[in-house]
Amino acid sequence: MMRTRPLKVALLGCGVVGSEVARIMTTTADDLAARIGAPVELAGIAVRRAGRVRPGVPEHLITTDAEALVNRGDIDVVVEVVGGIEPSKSLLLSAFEQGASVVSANKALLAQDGTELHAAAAAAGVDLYYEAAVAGAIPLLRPLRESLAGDKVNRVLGIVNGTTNFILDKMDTTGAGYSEALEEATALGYAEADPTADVEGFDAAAKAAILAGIAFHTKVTAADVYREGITEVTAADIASAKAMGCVVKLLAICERAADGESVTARVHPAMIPLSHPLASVREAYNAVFVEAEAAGRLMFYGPGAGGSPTASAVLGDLVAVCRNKLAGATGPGDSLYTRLPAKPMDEVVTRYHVSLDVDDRAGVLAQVASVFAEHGVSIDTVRQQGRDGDASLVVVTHRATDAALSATVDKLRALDSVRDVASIMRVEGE
Ligand SMILES: NC(=O)c1ccc[n+]([C@@H]2O[C@H](COP(=O)([O-])OP(=O)(O)OC[C@H]3O[C@@H](n4cnc5c(N)ncnc54)[C@H](O)[C@@H]3O)[C@@H](O)[C@H]2O)c1
Ligand SMILES: N[C@@H](CCO)C(=O)O
Ligand code: NA
Repeated sequence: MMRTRPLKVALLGCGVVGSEVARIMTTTADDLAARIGAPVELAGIAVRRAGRVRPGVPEHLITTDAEALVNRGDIDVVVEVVGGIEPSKSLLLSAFEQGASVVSANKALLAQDGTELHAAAAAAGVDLYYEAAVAGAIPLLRPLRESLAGDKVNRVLGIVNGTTNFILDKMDTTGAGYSEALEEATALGYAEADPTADVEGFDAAAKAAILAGIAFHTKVTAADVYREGITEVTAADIASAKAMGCVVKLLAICERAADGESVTARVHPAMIPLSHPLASVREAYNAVFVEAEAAGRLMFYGPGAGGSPTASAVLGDLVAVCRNKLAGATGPGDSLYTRLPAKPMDEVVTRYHVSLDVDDRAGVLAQVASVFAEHGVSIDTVRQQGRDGDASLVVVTHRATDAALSATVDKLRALDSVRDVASIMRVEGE
């Protein structure tokens, strides 16, 4: 039977995502009510600046006082699509104190203070859902937390930032420049308010922390995630990847150590073979592989950014927390029972593509090869191209630890015959 008293929703933020949430809530109100078992009413929309034209957004609901909206006493659910740490964190804590459940798209906040926020939600007996925070529209956190709750996840690997995938894809396929591609991604609503979060890998690192925490049932924060962005990726790297039958992607990789005693989470550009399914992930699409002991390899794919895809995930969470409210229940919260520590990057083992500018003379190749050998880093292939007076040397290694590779590169830099270490990139997915 349908409850007639509506569930009241406070929407915090009405930008790229918030305006789409408001639009879908308004245009699909009857369907949402039928699915939930009660009408949902948009009770207020908090923004930073009033007076802007927001097509399709009811003007009378707009306020610049988010705190007053959250604390007005009759809010059942707070939807936070503001972003950033403050005032979002304080607003969420106020929502819990008021007995409201929260739906958020804020990966930066969840990756930094997720444990504290989950504890506050649990103490208040309400929900904290954030499917939109990782991989936009793709159902990923709920499958990990609920569908795979009976399995053991060992690895999560994927493309989780739409903006950087869009930029790398444009650079690779159309030869577009970096700035031009970034401008286009921003205009399409994919980039964060400050796109540094995207291009320097902070956004993907926050998502990796959230994924690792849920996948391995342990606390992982953004500070535990090794992070490199795409700002140092050059056209030469992309060309070198092509020559090897590879493509450059920004990857998030979360792994349980072979001994099961620790986890690692890292975000960095990597070369992956064209035959790998992630190589064909184009534009702002995201794709994530989850490797679980019983299930095997699962792949989640879809739009990872943009107003309407992200709003889809927010609305899905809104329906879920409303249903829980009506049932007088809460969904699954944080699960941190394994308490596995996050291991530093030094111990991660992978393959490397090292590009060097060297003197073009007898003995240099042998000298370079011996530095790799000294550090126990085995070479897979070497490609050399002579130029006027110097040569470009591209070395691809077998699997080695990050520590061994770093020591190798330090020693190479000190050689007179090595003029420059032009780039170092990991090779994944083989
Ligand atoms: N855009 C995407 O593709 C996407 C995808 C997934 C998740 N997200 C996340 O969703 C959130 C919102 O992203 P967006 O792209 O819509 O950002 P946006 O910058 O377009 O919108 C932010 C909104 O928050 C409002 N705001 C800012 N400070 C405020 C304050 N103090 N009080 C009230 N309102 C305030 C702004 O007025 C604006 O309406 C972020 O956490 C982002 O990481 C975005
Ligand atoms: N800026 C983010 C939004 C989606 O979380 C991205 O480009 O993936
Ligand atoms: Na998602």
